Amino acid sequence: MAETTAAHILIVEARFYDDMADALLDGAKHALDAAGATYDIVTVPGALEIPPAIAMALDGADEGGTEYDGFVALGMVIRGETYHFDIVANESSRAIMDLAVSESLAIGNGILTVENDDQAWARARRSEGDKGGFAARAALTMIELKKKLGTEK
Ligand SMILES: Nc1c(NC[C@H](O)[C@H](O)[C@H](O)CO)[nH]c(=O)[nH]c1=O
Ligand SMILES: CC(=O)[C@@H](O)COP(=O)(O)O
Repeated sequence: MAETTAAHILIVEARFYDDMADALLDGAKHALDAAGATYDIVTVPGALEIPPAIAMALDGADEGGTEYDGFVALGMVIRGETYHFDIVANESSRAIMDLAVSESLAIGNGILTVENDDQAWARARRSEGDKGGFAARAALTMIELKKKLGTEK
């Protein structure tokens, strides 16, 4: 029986809120460790920088750099006083979706878009919403689906 190789994942985390980023990363790492996946972690300033970081990783792979089976995007976007929330929330998610579809990428999107800190913490902590873990498991699921669909060509 062919041995399946462990998935190799790139976690791209936005550390706009350090403490919440820690919680999301804890959940994602816990899920990936439980699945036996390996991963690298890169950090960007905010959610808007996550899609370009994934694109840079793809370019790096094309140039002989690390090939990733999938990606986990982690971030927290909390509404403030201005329209900027909508830009950050909508553009980061749209760019991730565009990358996933155009490049057939397995991306788990753990960029939370919330109204306030209470909503943020209720979803970031592994002991509560565990959205970091959910995003990691979503990436792993899509990696397996890609393999399945790829072998069934
Ligand atoms: N307000 C939040 C941001 N804003 C920063 C942007 O994501 C970006 O880093 C900046 O516009 C420079 O290009 N980012 C978050 O991740 N979360 C926020 O609540
Ligand atoms: C999501 C954001 O960009 C937000 O943190 C910005 O806050 P504000 O709209 O009050 O400048």
